Amino acid sequence: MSTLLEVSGVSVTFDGFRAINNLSISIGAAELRAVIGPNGAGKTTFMDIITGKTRPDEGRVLWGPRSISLLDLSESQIARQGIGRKFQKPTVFEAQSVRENLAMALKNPRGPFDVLFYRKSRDTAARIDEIADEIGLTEDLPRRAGELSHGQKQWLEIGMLLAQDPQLLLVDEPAAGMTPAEREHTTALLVRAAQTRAVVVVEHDMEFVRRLNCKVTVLHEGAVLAEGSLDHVTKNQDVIDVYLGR
Ligand SMILES: Nc1ncnc2c1ncn2[C@@H]1O[C@H](COP(=O)(O)OP(=O)(O)OP(=O)(O)O)[C@@H](O)[C@H]1O
Repeated sequence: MSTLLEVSGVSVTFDGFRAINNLSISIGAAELRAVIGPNGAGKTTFMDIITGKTRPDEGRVLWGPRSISLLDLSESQIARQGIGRKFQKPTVFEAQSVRENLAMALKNPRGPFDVLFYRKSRDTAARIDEIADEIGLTEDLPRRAGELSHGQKQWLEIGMLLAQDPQLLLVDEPAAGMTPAEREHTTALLVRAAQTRAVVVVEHDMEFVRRLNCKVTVLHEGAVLAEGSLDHVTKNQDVIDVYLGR
């Protein structure tokens, strides 16, 4: 699998505290990866480094086939490279319909090439239908986003990110606050999305991670403690000790 993102030897210090400590993680071009770890392990900071919100003191963050350094780019330039981020709390336009939300996301081209090849409105309508189908909200297209359930709002927001056609989607705790049925739908959605792009999911819920059935990276004290299948990492004695607080 070709590498899309290469984080190597990255460290971040906040007021003398080393939140990220010589961290190296590599993500493939069409890969689903779960990142787990106890509170304060550095999961959010890891995502902040990729999106340019936090700048590391050392290390490299290389992106794409030409190994562009993301550390030289601004947050908006990084977003335009095709990196989308879904925060925990859904932020959809509640007063607008699901269709309007998706249309707005499609109208917001992320790069110069999107402007050059700007799609006609007929194509936009077809694309909205495609995304609605992908996120399971076809029936809900005319509804106001504010009327959706918590889970549906999360899917809509994922759909709005997919509308930007990201190559890497970072998703923070997608299962939080969802019903079991909503979790199942979310699993399917993320697995499908990762067939054509990289998806990195930060998640606390082990059952959810198990269903994602993907490679897992365990972070602890800002570094990788273990990596592999969920079964592999949960058998690792260091991981057991960290989770049991020994
Ligand atoms: N801006 C900041 N200033 C000072 N310390 C920070 C800052 N951001 C994060 N930290 C510290 O860095 C460490 C890593 O934090 P981070 O939020 O990345 O962990 P996390 O794995 O996402 O935790 P959680 O699961 O609780 O969200 C923590 O000890 C946190 O207190």
